[in-house]
Amino acid sequence: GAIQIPTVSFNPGEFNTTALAAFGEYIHKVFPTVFRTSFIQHEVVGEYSHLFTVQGSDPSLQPYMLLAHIDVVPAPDQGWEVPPFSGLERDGFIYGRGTLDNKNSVMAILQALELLLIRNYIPRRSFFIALGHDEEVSGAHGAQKISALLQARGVQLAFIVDEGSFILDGFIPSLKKPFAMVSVSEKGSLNLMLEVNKTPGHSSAPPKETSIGILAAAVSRLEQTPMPNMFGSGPLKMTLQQLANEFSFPANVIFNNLWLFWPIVSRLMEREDITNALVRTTTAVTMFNAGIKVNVIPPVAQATVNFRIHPAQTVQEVLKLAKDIVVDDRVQFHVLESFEPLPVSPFDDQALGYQLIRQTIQSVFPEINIVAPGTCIAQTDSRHYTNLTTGIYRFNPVYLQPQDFRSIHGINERISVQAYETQVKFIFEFIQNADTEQRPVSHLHEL
Ligand SMILES: CC/C=C\C/C=C\C/C=C\C/C=C\C/C=C\C/C=C\CCC(=O)N[C@@H](Cc1ccccc1)C(=O)O
Ligand SMILES: [Zn+2]
Ligand SMILES: [Zn+2]
Repeated sequence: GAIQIPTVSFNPGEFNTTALAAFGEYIHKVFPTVFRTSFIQHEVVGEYSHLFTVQGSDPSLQPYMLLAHIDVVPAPDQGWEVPPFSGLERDGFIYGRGTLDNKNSVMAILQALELLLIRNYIPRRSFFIALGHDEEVSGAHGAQKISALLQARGVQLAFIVDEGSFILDGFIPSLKKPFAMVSVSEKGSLNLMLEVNKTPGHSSAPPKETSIGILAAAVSRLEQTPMPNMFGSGPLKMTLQQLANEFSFPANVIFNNLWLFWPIVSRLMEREDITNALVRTTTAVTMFNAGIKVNVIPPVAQATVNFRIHPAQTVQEVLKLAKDIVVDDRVQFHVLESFEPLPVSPFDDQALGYQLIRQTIQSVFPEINIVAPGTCIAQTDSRHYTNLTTGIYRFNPVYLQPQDFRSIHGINERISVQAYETQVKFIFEFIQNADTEQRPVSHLHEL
């Protein structure tokens, strides 16, 4: 039902408002207990986002927050085996836009809460559920407003759990088993518009270089000159050390001795697009506009470059690096939008949010014996909540293979019915685990 409502975000401020309103009505209809429970307050923020405040019975416990978003990216029918807004089930899979990003989380959170309430469960620790409606176009109207509202109320959170990572299966060829990656940081971004202006004229007597040629050369230099490899800074080294014994020979020896082999490993990481995204600021030329007519020398050429900034770099550093690569003063640089990478959230034995996620993974996925900290290569709504907590964890309790990763924002996005049920189970247990006395937990791989 949730997949059938096309809550598409097109551009900042440009949403399917009819669908967003219908989605609000839909969750009222399918989760009646959540909406009529006296200790749960429901508020609509920024017209279409939802904030639930679940008042726990023990006010001495610091609250936490579960995040998800109800909007999705557009999905033209072309290439889909099943229409993207049909929500049809085929061979045990629910197909459709949002099944992995991120209506699975929206529905699993509410469904787990509904089930707990039906069983008369009363949480001890208060928690919030924030469902943004414009995550796919920056979160300015949803997450940012909820964050400001909670800050004005003086709320400070123990931690936040959002989308942004999975149980990864098959992303590293020599890794024998899947592992759970909990992202404790998130890359930043810089959207840079490069512009070249030239005097227009008749194409029969062209200048040696047109605005298009100059800009194309600049963009090509950016593509051909990757930003520096930052392997060794950030949580990646820790991720690989935790995974070391899971690799087959000789990779296990290499990953167990990063002090010696780091130059090889840092090069290895560059080979695949996804692992390359973990070791450096990436450069993606995403838009190129120029030319007005076949026989007119183009007056202006513009290109937009989307950099995803490694947690060990800043927006200013990347801007300077980009200018140093282009080295052409005919090219103007305009910063359209930027966001610094997020700090690394604690993931030690005392980090409540991280330990609760780890504990719940061990219980719901007993076959997973590695839970490792990682970096989210995309951006999430959680970036708007750094004012409320230092503990931000991005984890979807769902198995993800490389072809599933490509389906996110792509075609044939799907989730198995069993995976969705397991996600509900995970949140059902997580909420209860957050209410129990926390003792330091032993690490499974050390047992
Ligand atoms: C050692 C580790 C080895 C292997 C693992 C490597 C990588 C991880 C593999 C898979 C990726 C796992 C997680 C997911 C990444 C993305 C999906 C989750 C969230 C996507 C959120 C998103 O798309 N956000 C937008 C937000 C945005 C919208 C508009 C303007 C700016 C930002 C985005 O980032 O574009
Ligand atoms: Zn998402
Ligand atoms: Zn998305």
